[in-house]
Amino acid sequence: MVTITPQDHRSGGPPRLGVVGAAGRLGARVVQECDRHGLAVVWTATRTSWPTRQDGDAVPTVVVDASRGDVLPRTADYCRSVGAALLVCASDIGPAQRRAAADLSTEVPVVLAANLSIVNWLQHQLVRTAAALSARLPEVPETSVLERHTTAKRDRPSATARSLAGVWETAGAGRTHEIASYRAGLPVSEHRFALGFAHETLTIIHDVRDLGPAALGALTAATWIHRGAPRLWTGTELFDEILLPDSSATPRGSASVT
Ligand SMILES: NC(=O)C1=CN([C@@H]2O[C@H](COP(=O)(O)OP(=O)(O)OC[C@H]3O[C@@H](n4cnc5c(N)ncnc54)[C@H](OP(=O)(O)O)[C@@H]3O)[C@@H](O)[C@H]2O)C=CC1
Ligand SMILES: O=C(O)C1=N[C@H](C(=O)O)C[C@H](O)C1
Repeated sequence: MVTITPQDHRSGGPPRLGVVGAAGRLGARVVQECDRHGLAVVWTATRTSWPTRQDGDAVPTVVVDASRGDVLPRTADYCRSVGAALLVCASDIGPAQRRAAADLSTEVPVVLAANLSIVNWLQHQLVRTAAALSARLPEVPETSVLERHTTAKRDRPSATARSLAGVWETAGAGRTHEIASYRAGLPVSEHRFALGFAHETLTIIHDVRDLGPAALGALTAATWIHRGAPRLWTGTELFDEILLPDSSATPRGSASVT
């Protein structure tokens, strides 16, 4: 079993974190989780405060951007100026932001993480497996995604819903028929991936009630990419690397999130 706890798996000292959007729901939770795990947060940025001092231990080795998509180019410039890796949490990432992330990833590791919960990674694996097996079934299922978030969420459909549909399509199982969203109810989110057959439906549901799992996933991803080689990752690819021992030749330590 792989135990997951945020810890450094490379030489060169522990990570020093920067957090953009540190006053927001996810950003504040990431800072709190760092405190709980003894990880240093040496730099934080909010809409009204973006410190530019850059010396010694006050310089982060990895920045977690938990703000919003249109902030990403500024965060990327900051990461470039200090040589920090970047973990992007925001869900409203468009082509311009993707380009900024891709450009930066030629210099440092960059992760575009639609959903940082490890259990959501498991949901992606289940959808991928269902897609791979669907060609062997007597009928091809018609798939759909229903996602719910609180009224505070600005964008729709969620990045996770689009990513689940992407996994189905990339596996060659066809297009997802519809992605539907609604905004109501308790924190945090539900993602229902449904496979509809003629007289039955199989639904793979991920129901999340707290931002703790996402914050913990952020710490795990951040500690993993800290001082890594330049590369652009999706969150799913990074968790594949951490959790599936045979998926690549990269040596790994005990990846950690407890
Ligand atoms: N990948 C994942 O697992 C998860 C991703 N998310 C995504 O993360 C993002 C943030 O979500 P959430 O925390 O709920 O949203 P919030 O609105 O609570 O937090 C965003 C924060 O970023 C701040 N901000 C805005 N502009 C800037 C700027 N230029 N510089 C620094 N900070 C800035 C906002 O300030 P102000 O309020 O003043 O605008 C706010 O404090 C969303 O895109 C959400 O979908 C959320 C949860 C999990
Ligand atoms: O609360 C949010 O906002 C979240 N957004 C992400 C998304 O758009 O997929 C991940 C998670 O659903 C929480």
